[in-house]
Amino acid sequence: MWRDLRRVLGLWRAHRTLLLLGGLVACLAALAGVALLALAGNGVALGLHHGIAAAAVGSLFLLRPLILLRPVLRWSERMTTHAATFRALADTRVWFFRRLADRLPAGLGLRRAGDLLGRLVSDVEALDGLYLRALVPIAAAAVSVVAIAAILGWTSPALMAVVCLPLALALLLPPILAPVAARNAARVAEARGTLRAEAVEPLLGLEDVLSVNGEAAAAARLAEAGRQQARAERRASRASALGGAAGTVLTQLALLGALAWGVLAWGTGHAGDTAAQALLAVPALFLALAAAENLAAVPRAGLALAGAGAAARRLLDAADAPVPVAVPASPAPAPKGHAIRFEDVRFRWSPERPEVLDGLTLEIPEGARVALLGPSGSGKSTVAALLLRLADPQNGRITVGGTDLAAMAPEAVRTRISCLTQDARLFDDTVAANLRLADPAASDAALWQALERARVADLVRALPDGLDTRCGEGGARFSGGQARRLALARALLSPAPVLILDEPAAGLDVSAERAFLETLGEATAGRTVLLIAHRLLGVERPTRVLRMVGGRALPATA
Ligand SMILES: Nc1ncnc2c1ncn2[C@@H]1O[C@H](COP(=O)(O)OP(=O)(O)OP(=O)(O)O)[C@@H](O)[C@H]1O
Repeated sequence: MWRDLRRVLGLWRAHRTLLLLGGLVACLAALAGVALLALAGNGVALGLHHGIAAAAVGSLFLLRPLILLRPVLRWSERMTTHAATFRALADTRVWFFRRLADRLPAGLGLRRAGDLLGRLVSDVEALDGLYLRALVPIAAAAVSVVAIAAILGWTSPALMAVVCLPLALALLLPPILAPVAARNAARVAEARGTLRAEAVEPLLGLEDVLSVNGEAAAAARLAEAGRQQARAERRASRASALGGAAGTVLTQLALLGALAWGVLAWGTGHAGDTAAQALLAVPALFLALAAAENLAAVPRAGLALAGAGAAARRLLDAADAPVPVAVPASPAPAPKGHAIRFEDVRFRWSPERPEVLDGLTLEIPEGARVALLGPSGSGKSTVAALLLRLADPQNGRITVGGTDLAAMAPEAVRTRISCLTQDARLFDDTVAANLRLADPAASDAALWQALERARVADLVRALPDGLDTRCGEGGARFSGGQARRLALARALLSPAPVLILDEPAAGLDVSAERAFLETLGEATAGRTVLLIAHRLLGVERPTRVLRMVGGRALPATA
């Protein structure tokens, strides 16, 4: 847990000044509280001993500026610590997103979308506990205990020991509670992830769930996940309540210690000395009250530490997954041409999965339109995935313009090779924003040109907000054929000279499929095209037709 939390703090290095400033202001606010109650206690003791005038001249006079300063410090603490946390968490979210993007290019694999969403949102948020609810309150409490010890030690070391010993024990609660709390927090985080996955997945595939009357089963799984989460939360709050109670007992022991010390001093002191000694207990009582306020958050800090530790583990667990493709330390210079060659490529998705490509050799000259056919599962999309460098072959090599893809950065590969699939997704954003994914700097004129080439410009022109019309979740505003054309327009905006079309018209009715393929033929003229399909309709005009058989690409006539 500690190592994970140290790594998280390392991620926040860029904000260390603000984070330290927040901690410093919190400590000053805690010290102001101690000073306020020390002066108040001293004033009361002076008043009791020498009369109200002495109290007013002595301590009570100094109280006024402190009374004004304290809320200002508390306000500044809030503002600084929260600003620091929000910035640190925003960075963590982007860092985690990038790590996922590097590790999941070939899809989620065995991970669940809802669970990853949970890690990206809830677990990152839980990290705020590390700073806001653990480090800052512990630092403020520790500083105030040291100040109280210094004040009391100056007047009476015995009184200091009686008051500060329970306070020091209260400060040890976070590391004592953290290991138990860490186990509880890990269970809670796991249960929340499962609950989120059980809620998100049926909603993402709601049509399929409803079409087989699966909502009752999905709801039952959701309810069970909810029960598991409640159980984990109950266990964690029991531990939290115990920690809180232990903290309260210890701060009250400090209070009782000061009181007992005063009573004993009164009972056992000698003549004139007695009252002065006993009155020392008054500021000590006030200081114990100040400590109670500053230490109130400390038991919960142990739980916050544990919660942040569990969240950090879940984040790092996903973020440290091995990268599927190695990025070369010094990438090869950009290739001049873009002819593609597969040379005796062997590939399986993981060691335990069967081989998909078994010595594939394939050439796609510049400007060619190669159709790659084959039954389901024969490895056609795997060829596309390797070309996009979503995965690397175990044997053999793939070159573009004579340069091995393995020597190129994945982003450099994707500026040369782009892909349009049957699953090409429109995001719930404007038409323009969806298109600009392929070229963020594209002008409106370039967008319209791409839309014209994809034969969907008239449709967009007729929309109430034109390019600014929102597409809806998954492009729900458009029919399948329209969405496919918008996705084609996006692919056309990419400057990549090589375009992979992976069953781009699958799922459309026969006439829409034919019309779309005709559009594709015209729109992709001048580019090198690899068309992946189960069959040809006769409108594709390929220069070469190959068929995947046993992990190899053979001429279609063979
Ligand atoms: N991202 C992936 N992770 C793990 N295995 C995968 C992945 N993509 C494909 N596979 C596996 O590789 C094998 C070949 O699948 P692939 O999608 O390449 O075939 P295909 O010919 O394109 O099939 P279809 O025509 O049905 O799309 C299958 O066993 C599939 O389960």
